[in-house]
Amino acid sequence: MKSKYQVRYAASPQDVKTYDTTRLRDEFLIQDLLEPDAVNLVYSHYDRFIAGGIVPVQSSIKLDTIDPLKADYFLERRELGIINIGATGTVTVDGSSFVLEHKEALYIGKGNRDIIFSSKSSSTPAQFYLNSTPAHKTYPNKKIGTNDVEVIELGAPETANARTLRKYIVNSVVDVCQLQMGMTTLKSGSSWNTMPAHVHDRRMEVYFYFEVPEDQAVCHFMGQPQETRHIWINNKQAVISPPWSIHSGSGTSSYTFIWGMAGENLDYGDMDHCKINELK
Ligand SMILES: O=C(O)C(=O)C[C@H](O)C(=O)CO
Ligand SMILES: [Zn+2]
Repeated sequence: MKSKYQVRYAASPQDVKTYDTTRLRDEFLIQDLLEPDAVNLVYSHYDRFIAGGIVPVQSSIKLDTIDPLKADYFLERRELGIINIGATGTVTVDGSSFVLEHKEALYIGKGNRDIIFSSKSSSTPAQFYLNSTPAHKTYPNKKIGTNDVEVIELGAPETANARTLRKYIVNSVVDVCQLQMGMTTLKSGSSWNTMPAHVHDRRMEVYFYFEVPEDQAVCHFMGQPQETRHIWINNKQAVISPPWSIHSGSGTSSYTFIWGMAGENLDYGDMDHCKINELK
């Protein structure tokens, strides 16, 4: 199946200061990733990170290369992380099948050629969210079940930021070149993710928001800590965070998001925290 893709270029923070709402959304917001029987990809020039979605309904779907890669196959020089946010599905990697239940993940190393996605049931399809980054080495493919993840409890109800962070694809769980992925769920009554906010100039990041109830939304904050902007985000939409930008959001209800990162290091804790009362 032919993938639909968009290319997003990198921007200087000096330029982004001048963007109006439409330009900000055009550059950083990713809409319509999960579409039945389609492959949708966004190729960002920040660390050449790809975010994508695949929802196989009528038939299985093969992940083909796209022109910006100038590669014979998608993972010729890349690694791939997948988290299934739908019902049971299977990812077949060069003939080996991995069944992914809801919120299970798969890491696929560089060099695998045939990546095929399918759903167990077309009435309740799998919904595969993907992140891919350039890779210099082949590491083994590995499924990450919900018991394999590292879990951290963060925040508190009094500061409206109580949440559970699950690390799926980090180097203490799976060998990777540069990709990191995880999932954070807000506790009922809390609204703020990633507060206190942080930046990590060594890595870019993409947040994919889901489990946002109908008629609710998340107000996502980006920009340099002293020059922030906001983007309103609906269910199953993603947002690109440049390395110089905070990435923090407040929902009108609780919600979940998948974070994915790439760049200079694999050190999850390498963050420069911002003082809440100094944000502007
Ligand atoms: O809620 C949070 O805090 C997060 O999920 C933070 C992300 O994991 C992140 O931004 C990692 O750099
Ligand atoms: Zn971050």
